[in-house]
Amino acid sequence: MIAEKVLFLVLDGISDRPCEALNGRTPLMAAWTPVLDRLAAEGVCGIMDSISPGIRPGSDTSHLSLLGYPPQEYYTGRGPLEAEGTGIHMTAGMIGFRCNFATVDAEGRVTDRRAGRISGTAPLAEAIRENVDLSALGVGFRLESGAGHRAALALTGEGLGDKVSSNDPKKEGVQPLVIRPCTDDPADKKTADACNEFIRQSHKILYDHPLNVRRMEEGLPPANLLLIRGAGKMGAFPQFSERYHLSGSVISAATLISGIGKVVGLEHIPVPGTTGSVDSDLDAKVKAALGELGRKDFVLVNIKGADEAGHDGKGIQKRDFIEVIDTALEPLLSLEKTLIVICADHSTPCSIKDHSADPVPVVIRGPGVRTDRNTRFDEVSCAEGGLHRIRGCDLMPIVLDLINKSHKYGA
Ligand SMILES: O=C(O)[C@@H](CO)OP(=O)(O)O
Ligand SMILES: [Mg+2]
Repeated sequence: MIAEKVLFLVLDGISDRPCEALNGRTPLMAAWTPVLDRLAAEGVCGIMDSISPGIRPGSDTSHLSLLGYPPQEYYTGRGPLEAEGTGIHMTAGMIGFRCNFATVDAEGRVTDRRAGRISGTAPLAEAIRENVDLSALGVGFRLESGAGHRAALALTGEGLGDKVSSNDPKKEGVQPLVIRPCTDDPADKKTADACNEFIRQSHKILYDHPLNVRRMEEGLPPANLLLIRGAGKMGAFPQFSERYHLSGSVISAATLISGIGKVVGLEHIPVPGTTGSVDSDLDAKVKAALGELGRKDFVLVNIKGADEAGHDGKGIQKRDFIEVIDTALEPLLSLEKTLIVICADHSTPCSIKDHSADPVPVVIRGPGVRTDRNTRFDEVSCAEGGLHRIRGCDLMPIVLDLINKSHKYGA
């Protein structure tokens, strides 16, 4: 039997390093994961460098690589991808940015890059849209909230450049940076000026916003500043259907991933109750994925919560969420004609609270797959598997071969 469909499940940042809180095991090793382990036992396993050994991937570059769009060729910045995911359609000349709703203290120092992992920021984005005015600079803008503390900004107007820095200091306890043009091109200066003005005006609006006043009364960090990064124009992406002759959908609460899916031509399927966090309704997500497999050839699903736990340095929370994921994946065991690919996009070790270049585990299970002797889905066990060590860009060719859609190289 040959698989007809592909379920491509990315467990965002699930891979880790040994955690002190878990007696030197990784969260995946420490978690009780009978479903993932059974899939590993029934499939072929390996470890994978999303981009290449030693390169620390962002979720943007890693997902592009996994989908067979080498970031070295296709990546034009995180901003435009994140913007598409929030529903901002990036047309020529627009400059996209990823934003964080963040907290600064009375001295202007960043005290939380994620404003206490705030959610429900739509009213804040709306207040900014209504009150910020960049017309004196000849610039318009669009701003949309994403999952959690995330949002996307797009600047519109004539003569805007995308070679600008970020105000995100990437750490706490210091002042946000001033956004600067990275070249002498007046277009980049225009963008940098518009960004700094946008940040200044939006800070005032956020500072007094009732939602933030209420948060402070409740002892929660207010979302009183926007950190913006990842400037870029939209690149050109060959469509998935042309590249692979597969129809596809993307299911992800994280707007970066739905944005990447959209730009390569996957249909975004929103699922109520999914949050991109550890409180997401994973049963609903799995149900939606199974529904999409009835309509489409390829379904990309991203589950984000383990990455957040890694960024927060919470090993025990990460282990516990992995067990929640495992339970939710139970319906996958009865899929027969579907090739199931499960991997991470990168490691997010709790010990460094950021992405690392450590390779991630990968399993491919489905009809026709030659299995190996590995029976556990974790970073160390999968290294013993039959796929050995592959790169993210190897994954789609392997998938296409297994579903009999790859072309012979040679005559
Ligand atoms: O969006 C996220 O989850 C992370 C990493 O991609 O970004 P940040 O560190 O700004 O929260
Ligand atoms: Mg990621």
